[in-house]
Amino acid sequence: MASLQHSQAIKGAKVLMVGAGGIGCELLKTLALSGFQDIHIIDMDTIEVSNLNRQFLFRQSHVGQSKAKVARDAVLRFRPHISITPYHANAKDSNFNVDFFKQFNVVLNGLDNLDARRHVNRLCLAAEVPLVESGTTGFLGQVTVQVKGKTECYECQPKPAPKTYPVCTITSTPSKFVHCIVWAKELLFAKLFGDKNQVNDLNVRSNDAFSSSENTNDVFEWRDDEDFEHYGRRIYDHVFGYNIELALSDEETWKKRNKPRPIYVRDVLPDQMTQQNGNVDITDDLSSASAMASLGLKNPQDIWCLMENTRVFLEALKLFFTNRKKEIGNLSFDKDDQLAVEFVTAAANIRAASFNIPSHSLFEAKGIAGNIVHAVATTNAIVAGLIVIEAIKVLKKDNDCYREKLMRMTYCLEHPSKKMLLMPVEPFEPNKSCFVCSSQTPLSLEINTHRSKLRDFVEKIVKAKLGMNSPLIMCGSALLYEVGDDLEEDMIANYTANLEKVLSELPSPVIGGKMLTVEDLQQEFTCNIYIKHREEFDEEKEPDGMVLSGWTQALPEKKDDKTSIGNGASTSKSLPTEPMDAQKDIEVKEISDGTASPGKKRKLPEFSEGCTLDQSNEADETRNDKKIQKLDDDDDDDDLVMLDHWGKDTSKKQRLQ
Ligand SMILES: Nc1ncnc2c1ncn2[C@@H]1O[C@H](COP(=O)(O)OP(=O)(O)OP(=O)(O)O)[C@@H](O)[C@H]1O
Ligand SMILES: [Zn+2]
Repeated sequence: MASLQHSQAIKGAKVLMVGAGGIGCELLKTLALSGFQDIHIIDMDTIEVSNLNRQFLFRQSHVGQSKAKVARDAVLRFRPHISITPYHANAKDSNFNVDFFKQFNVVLNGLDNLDARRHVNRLCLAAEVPLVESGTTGFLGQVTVQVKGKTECYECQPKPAPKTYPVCTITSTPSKFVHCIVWAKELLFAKLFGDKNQVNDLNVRSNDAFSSSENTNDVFEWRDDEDFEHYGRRIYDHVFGYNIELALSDEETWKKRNKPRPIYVRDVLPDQMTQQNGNVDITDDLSSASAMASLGLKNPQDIWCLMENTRVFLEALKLFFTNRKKEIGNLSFDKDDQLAVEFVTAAANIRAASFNIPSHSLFEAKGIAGNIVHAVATTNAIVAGLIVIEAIKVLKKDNDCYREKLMRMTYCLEHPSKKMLLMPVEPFEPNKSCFVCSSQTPLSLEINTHRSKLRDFVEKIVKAKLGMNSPLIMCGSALLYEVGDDLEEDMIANYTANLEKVLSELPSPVIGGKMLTVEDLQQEFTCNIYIKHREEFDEEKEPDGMVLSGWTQALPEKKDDKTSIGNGASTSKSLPTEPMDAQKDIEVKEISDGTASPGKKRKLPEFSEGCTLDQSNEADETRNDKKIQKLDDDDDDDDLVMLDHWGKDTSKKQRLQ
């Protein structure tokens, strides 16, 4: 029963929840039932059909409405007198700044991606508000408390890099369906609908191939006034026909492999059908947003034949160009974008047919492309309960939970292990070399200062690696780049010009030996980067053409994968192995992360006393691995599963091979 102290802490607390998805809905209910009275929720999403059977607060009639608002309304029905404030917005929006965060006593994350988690972590550090971080993936879950200066922050420990694949496997020799999916979404989709300036391995191929066949710069360019049917067929024939023929000419490659077969539209669709593919007159919303709807294909679990895949491919491409033209050039694959999923499914299946790989349904392809492992409601409910327990501990002011070491990081296991379904351990102390919470730590960057542009540095390092949204970059006292709503036009022009300059030719040259200061004003986060000029980089191992050191992302998990194309970003902490010795210390190992801190030990909590503790770490590790692999799909030797409850597309387990 709650003590007076408990209920005072709960009643007086102002709580911010970020994310109203699987964990968030459970959390809101548990907070309300535990007596919390002032809850704010940020979620940027609207409810989709796919949320309905997993998020118990949502009903069919809510589809299309804000998750945060619907969750609020549902909970107010049984707790009408409490205050719940919903924000249908991205937590990264500039109005959610440090001052906004400062008004809360505790922040609770129910997020599903690394970017947002890093952002909230930084705001909580800057605002000095405790953060309870969480994640679930299938039956597995984890809850951690993060308090500035007392415990590690979200970025103190390395996160495993996303699973990636050798470029040549993706571009030339796919052997599994996931290779075709990665090709379809990371290369073809990105090439057709994404940023044209991005380096893309299809570039090389298309240009090489095309320069020998036609004299145009880029086969992927839509030519003015070209009919979209014609454009679609041209792309199809190029990537599934011509490029495969070109690949076949390299006989060495196919000596020990099955040869792929080139596929041209004319071999699959009779002419007349190509002309009449889809609804000629697109009027209703559904058929303009979905190639399947337009073609009358209803069941996402059906496996389409080659002709159907071809029709979906052409129709989806046409729909993008007719209905979503404005987005073209800025799109990146999103598992919740129906048309994108249809396009990627069809493209992956056609490529699979070429390489004699079995086809998959849209439902399966979406799961693979989006790294989806369906959430288990019970795990979310358990994790939500644990979040509330930790929140109450940090809120109890008189009872110094830091001094008394009451905080716990708790793992929720799939099978009771040593009679424990939940494994609580003491949180780590802050990592003194964390570049986020220990601001003194400078980073260093090896880069070719004569070749790399400021744009490369901003995209690949500042945004992708350092997770900054609104960066400001300085070299000494010279301002090189800045983002903001209130910039004068000439400043914008100046910064835009700087982006296209190589580092050594900037107004204040960035050369070896210089120190750059990079700051995100919203996150109130600054770091210094020491520049080292380096002439050459290994294209396979260092595809960015620059190497940042001193930060905490782990290496890709497999040594022999000389890889650089991934199936979506994701990172994770993963489950620990089990208690290690009778001293009640356990070692937490990262299953998929070679750079975890193996020496660190965490104390088991008091209530585990009496458990028989296993001496053998190895046996348990094997068991954990087995358990995880059991969840994996079909195949084979080089499969590797990564737990992804901290990364993008989370509340999911990665199903990567
Ligand atoms: N930057 C962000 N700002 C606000 N909300 C975010 C942000 N990033 C993610 N979210 C929200 O976090 C929630 C995560 O919930 P969850 O992992 O259950 O995903 P979901 O999309 O609800 O479920 P599923 O993918 O399983 O259908 C989502 O509702 C998502 O909209
Ligand atoms: Zn840290």
